[in-house]
Amino acid sequence: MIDIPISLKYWQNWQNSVDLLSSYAQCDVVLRVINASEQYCPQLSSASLGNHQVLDENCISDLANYSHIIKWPSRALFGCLSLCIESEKTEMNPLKNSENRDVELVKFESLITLCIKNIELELSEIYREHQQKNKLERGPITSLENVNLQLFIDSLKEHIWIKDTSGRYMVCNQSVERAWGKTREEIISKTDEELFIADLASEFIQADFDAVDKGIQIVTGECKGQDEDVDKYWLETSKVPLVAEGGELLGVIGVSRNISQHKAVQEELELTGRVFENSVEGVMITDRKGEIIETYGAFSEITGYSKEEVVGKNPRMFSSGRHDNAFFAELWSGLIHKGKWHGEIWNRRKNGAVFPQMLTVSSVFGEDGEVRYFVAVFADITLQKRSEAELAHQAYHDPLTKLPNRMALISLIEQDIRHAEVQQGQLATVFIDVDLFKHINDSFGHLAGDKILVELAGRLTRQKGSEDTLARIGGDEFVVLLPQVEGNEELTLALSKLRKAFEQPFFIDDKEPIRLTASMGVSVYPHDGKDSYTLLRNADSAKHRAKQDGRNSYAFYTESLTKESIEHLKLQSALHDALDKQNFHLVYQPKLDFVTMQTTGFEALLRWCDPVLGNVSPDKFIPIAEKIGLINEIGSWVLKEACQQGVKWISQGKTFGRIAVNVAGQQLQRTSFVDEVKLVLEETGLPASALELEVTESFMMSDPEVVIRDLQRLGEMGIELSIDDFGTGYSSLSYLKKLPIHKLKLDQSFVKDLPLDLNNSAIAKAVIALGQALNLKVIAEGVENEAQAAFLRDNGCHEAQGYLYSKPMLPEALNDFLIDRVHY
Ligand SMILES: Nc1nc2c(ncn2[C@@H]2O[C@@H]3COP(=O)(O)O[C@H]4[C@@H](O)[C@H](n5cnc6c(=O)[nH]c(N)nc65)O[C@@H]4COP(=O)(O)O[C@H]3[C@H]2O)c(=O)[nH]1
Repeated sequence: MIDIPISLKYWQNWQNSVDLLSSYAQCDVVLRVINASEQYCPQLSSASLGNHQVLDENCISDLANYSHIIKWPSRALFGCLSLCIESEKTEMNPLKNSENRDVELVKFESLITLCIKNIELELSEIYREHQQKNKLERGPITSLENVNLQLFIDSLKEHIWIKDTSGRYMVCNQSVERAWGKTREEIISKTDEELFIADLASEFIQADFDAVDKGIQIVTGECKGQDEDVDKYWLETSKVPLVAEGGELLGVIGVSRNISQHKAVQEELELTGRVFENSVEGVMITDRKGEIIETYGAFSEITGYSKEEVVGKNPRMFSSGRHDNAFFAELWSGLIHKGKWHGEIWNRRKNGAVFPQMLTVSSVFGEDGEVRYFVAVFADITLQKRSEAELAHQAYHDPLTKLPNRMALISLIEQDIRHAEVQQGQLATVFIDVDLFKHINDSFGHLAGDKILVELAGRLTRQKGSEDTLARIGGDEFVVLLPQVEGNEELTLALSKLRKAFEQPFFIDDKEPIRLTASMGVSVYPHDGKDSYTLLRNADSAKHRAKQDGRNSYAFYTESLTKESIEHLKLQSALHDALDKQNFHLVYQPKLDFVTMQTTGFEALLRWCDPVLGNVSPDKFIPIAEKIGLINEIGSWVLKEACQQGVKWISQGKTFGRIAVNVAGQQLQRTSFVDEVKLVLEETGLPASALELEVTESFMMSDPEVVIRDLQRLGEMGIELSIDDFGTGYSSLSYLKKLPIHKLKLDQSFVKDLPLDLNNSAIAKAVIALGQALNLKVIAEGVENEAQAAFLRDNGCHEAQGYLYSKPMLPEALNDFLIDRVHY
């Protein structure tokens, strides 16, 4: 746009001319202006000036097709007058309707020409005024005597030339001569057609016209340099009309400069852009504040967000929440100190899915050394992670049974050893080897062998404890790792469960059932080894011993343990038979009132007399019965038996207070327990007022809320409830108050050595005081001598039970403690 302001005065003049034309021809006339300074442009006040239009620069080529073109004195286009003869006013349009239409048209044409001439004259005036003003403002032009135009342009690297209005070269500098490979004489006075091939020449000439039309400097385009001695380079040519002081065109000036470097950078940028765009990785660029400004490549594919959705936002929007502050602190520290961070990060897609990325963030620094941008390039590594996990699984698992393999087992043992070391606990490894498994493979083939191993793996998995690990470490060799073992008993129990895996026969297709047995070897940390290797080796050697002992058995690495364990096992299996074989019976121990020395009741105590093992103490077999799940069955038998005894005494006309039955924690845990007691009372006919249940303190406190609910129901039935072994657990006083109990049973360990043992005396006194405070009776168990009895009685204990009065006895031997009933 020619930057010469046109004052309002001129616009108004032109408007008048346009209006005149319009009313003469009765048609629309519009002055379209393309090339003038926007200062005072009618567009700004179009309401008052009316029919002017300022067109977009792009219309310049269209404008050239108009016949009524208006030009600046330099021949640059100013605009045109456009007429619309076909407009609404057609009826009155003399150009259309007049009989002398041709004459009218000629007249009108000359009017237009006049108008255009007038405008062009005024444009020359405007141009001159402007130049004058410019000259005044710029002051006198300096002229250097020794520096002429040729010298000046020869000193420049750019190619510089001037063509006159007929397109002949008037001036050129040395760079042009060098570049074109011609002397000045060969160039001056020549046209482009004479110097260049036709296509190139017409391109150059057209560009000259463009510069003239626009009246300003234009960039014509880029072309390859022609120097023969220089490698390929790029030139950018600018052209500007050379205008005399008066405004008339003198020619065109051309300047070409080498833009190879700029071009190379541009190409590089384009290439980078294309690489980014086609990248399978996502690219995200943020400014220094972390605001996203650009995305490329697979960004949208990976994140699910379009570029528009993220620009202007902070990358925090992708946060998965899986990383803590320390993670991001490290990322930023890497970016600030090293300019780069590379690593794995979990981010969130638009659909909410969290996924792993391999991310590289780089800082881009400006010339001032300050960070200007951050470029993040990331790849979705979900698939890679998955295959890594699969590989890791394969490396640590047996492909046939999918169980952990030797490598996994060793690392688990090491891990559990560290834990056991801290906890000062024990762990065990059980080596299981299928007896004569080779025969299966030899007789039925390896496929059948594999099938059995898979079946066995499933069975062993079902038999092992939930915290235990089963691994397959060789052909027919399995190992069970028990991470927490409290004692030999527990271990024996675990072994007998594992052996159950072999109880049922195995089937291969529909063939004959196959019976299998296994030899097992056990080693225990820390006793039999302090590392995984030693533990496994010793479990293996124990297994060999079991095999030598005739297979289908097990052995501990420490031989004494084997013996002990075998005894446990025998005890367990005998206990299973005891109920069926009627090897249990009850004995009763009287409880006496300390003041009256009258019998207040009997405690029923279970006795087990095994034909082989002899008498086994309840202290030994009750815990085992609890562990192997027999206690409920045994407890029900005791309850029924004791109630029947009570009914028998009643029917014999005896009074005995209440029969107290011990209830194990496991029994009370069953939801059906209260109903079961009710049923036994109904079936036997014992009144609830003749029954007492003793529950241990530790169980009462295990789940007080549930216990309270059940005990309440029992209490409501009329059954008395007492807390056994009181003082050995950790009773919460607040719960104790809420429990519907009637009696505290002071544990015999506190009665022992009374009154000499000061600690026990203090505890006994405290329990008695507590009972009194809570309105509960207190009974002391294990009273063996008069001194104990005197102490307890003197301190307010209500009842006593112990060898001093009677050992637990068969019912027939208790006549002395039964009172003949008058009325029950
Ligand atoms: N040293 C000494 N001991 C005395 C004295 N007076 C009584 N004893 C013993 O003290 C134990 C009291 O029973 P407990 O504390 O309920 O302790 C019982 C109870 O917890 C459990 N138990 C016995 N029978 C059953 C039963 O039928 N069911 C349940 N769940 N547990 C039972 O076995 C434990 C041991 O029972 P027992 O061997 O019969 O041992 C009985 C009894 O014989 C004495 O003056 N000196």
